[in-house]
Amino acid sequence: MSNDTLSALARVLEQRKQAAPDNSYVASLHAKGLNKILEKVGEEATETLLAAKDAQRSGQTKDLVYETADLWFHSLVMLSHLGLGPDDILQELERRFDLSGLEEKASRTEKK
Ligand SMILES: N=c1c2ncn([C@@H]3O[C@H](COP(=O)(O)OP(=O)(O)OP(=O)(O)O)[C@@H](O)[C@H]3O)c2ncn1[C@@H]1O[C@H](COP(=O)(O)O)[C@@H](O)[C@H]1O
Repeated sequence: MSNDTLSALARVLEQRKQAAPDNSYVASLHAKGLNKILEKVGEEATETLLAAKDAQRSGQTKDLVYETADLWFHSLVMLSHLGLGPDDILQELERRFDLSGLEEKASRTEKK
């Protein structure tokens, strides 16, 4: 999933906050509230780790990809419910990546 796909999905998720719960799965989650969304995140996390163990046993990764997509999706709904989006998480990952990049550079310079 590229950053573009994440951004496009996040825009749809924002629109669904105003949609009728009968016509939209995401709107129905918002209407049920944070506890229901967290229940789904927990369910999908469990299904993802079971799929990871199965993938290790069988070498088949299709179910793991499917369950991880469900987990990412429900995590995005949780973030959206709380006024956050994928950019907030990507920024944090980029900050860590920049920090580790700088540390790597510093240790390479020290060795010279
Ligand atoms: N990416 C997804 C997506 N991934 C998973 N799901 C739904 O997440 C649910 C997965 O949970 P389960 O397998 O536990 O299914 P369930 O038994 O129906 O769920 P519960 O009754 O327990 O809540 C299913 O209903 C899937 O359809 C998704 N529903 C929507 N999207 C995206 O969100 C957008 C908005 O969706 P709507 O709000 O439905 O228009 C869509 O255009 C899609 O791009």
